[in-house]
Amino acid sequence: MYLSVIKVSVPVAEVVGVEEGRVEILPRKSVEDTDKDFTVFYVKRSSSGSSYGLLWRLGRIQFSCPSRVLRDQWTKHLRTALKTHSPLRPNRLLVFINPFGGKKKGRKIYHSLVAPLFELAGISSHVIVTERANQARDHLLKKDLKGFDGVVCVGGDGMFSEILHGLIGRTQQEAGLSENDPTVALQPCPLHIGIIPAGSTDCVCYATVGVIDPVTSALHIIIGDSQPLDVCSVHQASALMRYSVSLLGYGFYGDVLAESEKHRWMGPLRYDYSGTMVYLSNRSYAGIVQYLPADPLLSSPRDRTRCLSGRVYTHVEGRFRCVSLTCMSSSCPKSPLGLSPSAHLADGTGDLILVWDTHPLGFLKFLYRHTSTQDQFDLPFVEVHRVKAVRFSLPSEMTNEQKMATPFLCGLCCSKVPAKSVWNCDGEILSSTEILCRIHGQLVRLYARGIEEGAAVHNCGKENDKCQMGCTLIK
Ligand SMILES: CCCCCCCCCCCCC/C=C/[C@@H](O)[C@H](COP(=O)(O)O)NC(=O)CCCCCCCCCCCCCCC
Ligand SMILES: Nc1ncnc2c1ncn2[C@@H]1O[C@H](COP(=O)(O)OP(=O)(O)O)[C@@H](O)[C@H]1O
Ligand SMILES: [Ca+2]
Repeated sequence: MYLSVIKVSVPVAEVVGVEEGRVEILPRKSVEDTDKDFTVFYVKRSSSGSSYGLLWRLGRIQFSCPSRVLRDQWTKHLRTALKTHSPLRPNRLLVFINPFGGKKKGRKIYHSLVAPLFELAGISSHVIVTERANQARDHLLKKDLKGFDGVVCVGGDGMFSEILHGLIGRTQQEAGLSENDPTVALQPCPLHIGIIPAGSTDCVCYATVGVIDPVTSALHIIIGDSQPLDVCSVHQASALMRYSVSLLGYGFYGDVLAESEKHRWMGPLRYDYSGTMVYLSNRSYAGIVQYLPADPLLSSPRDRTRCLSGRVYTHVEGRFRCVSLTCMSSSCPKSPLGLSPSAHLADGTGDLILVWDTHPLGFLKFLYRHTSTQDQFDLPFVEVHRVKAVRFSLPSEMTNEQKMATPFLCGLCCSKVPAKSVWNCDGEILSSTEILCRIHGQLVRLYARGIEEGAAVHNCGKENDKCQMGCTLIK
């Protein structure tokens, strides 16, 4: 169903709201209440310039009817059409704002750019500005969530991760499932998650919307877009450690995170500074990686190791610059195509990237290729595998003392190289090195729609054909 006005054609699914009178909301709400007019607000697209997704803005069209009765019929029918066409449009949202994320602008971003749009769309929201880390997670685990259609996260990937843990945990509690058991099929979360980007990396937002823009994200929430997302559960022995959606990285990315924690005051720049320091410290680490390929045809009947589901793990061992696992492309402004450009958001698999030890210039080439469209996997020391599960362990010849020791980093000044690194799990350091990871297909749903086709080429091979699994598009 389309609403056609001279040259503008708007799908009803993209109408934001309908108001009586001649209404403006930006810069301030003003209503000229003439009784034959009404105003329709809708999603207007514009090119985002540097990013590869499309920016969404609030469009506005005013209509004049011959009579008030006709005007009232129009507004009534349009409002009904919005509900029937988009059943996932939220009525009530629970909003968490991290006031300290990114450049510390979360509160301002929400109140000046997002709240007026929610109000216009008739969405009521309960807003909580967090006072401590993990408050949002604990709230979602314990408090009454009745009446909410979705949860909005105003912050970065760390804040998103809190919400993810709260919602997944709550859903499993209510379903009577154990999150600790890596063989359990977890229950998908009933509430949608919306992300208003206000963090440092904002990778989950970038990879699912295509731009880092609070207004675009707010409009995706309002019209009830729905994008499922794979989630990786990370276990140690038989206990759940954390969930991950973007980057689970050992070696380089673990060291960068550990180093960056000391420089939080730098804000988002801390990652560039720490990245440079860690790159210059030129480290590699010994490890054993076992993985379960996503395609069962790739496994061999003569392999020795058996996985949780009876299928076979592939075993590799050696020294690595980094070992990374990502459930999606993990594109972000630093790396517009991401860690694994053709990974799918919701296909139930992850991409395992193994970067073997190499000379410093080779590793720099690998890193640098993340910033362009050059293939970072087309290097002799890099392997990538599409997987369902991964196990990481330390070689048995490492002494127990080496295995237990906490790795420490001090940039360039220290000559003592630690024997092991740490795992970076979506921006959190894991307390254990030996882990088992499993990908759960479509465990959560976001208010997003993947990257939209613009003048775009599909990077999983097809041109101008939207992939049902939500992969990314490149120009
Ligand atoms: C030479 C240029 C190299 C650019 C390499 C870019 C690789 C970027 C891959 C980024 C993947 C991001 C995955 C997302 C992770 C986030 O969950 C997570 C948490 O985010 P939050 O703080 O917003 O909550 N973010 C992170 O863990 C940050 C990882 C960032 C790594 C960036 C490293 C920059 C490296 C610069 C190296 C420069 C070497 C120069 C040598 C002369
Ligand atoms: N009120 C708060 N005080 C301190 N930390 C918080 C608060 N609210 C959330 N956090 C934590 O801050 C961390 C970083 O938040 P995030 O919004 O991802 O910003 P950034 O992208 O800059 O790291 C998250 O791990 C989250 O748990
Ligand atoms: Ca995936």
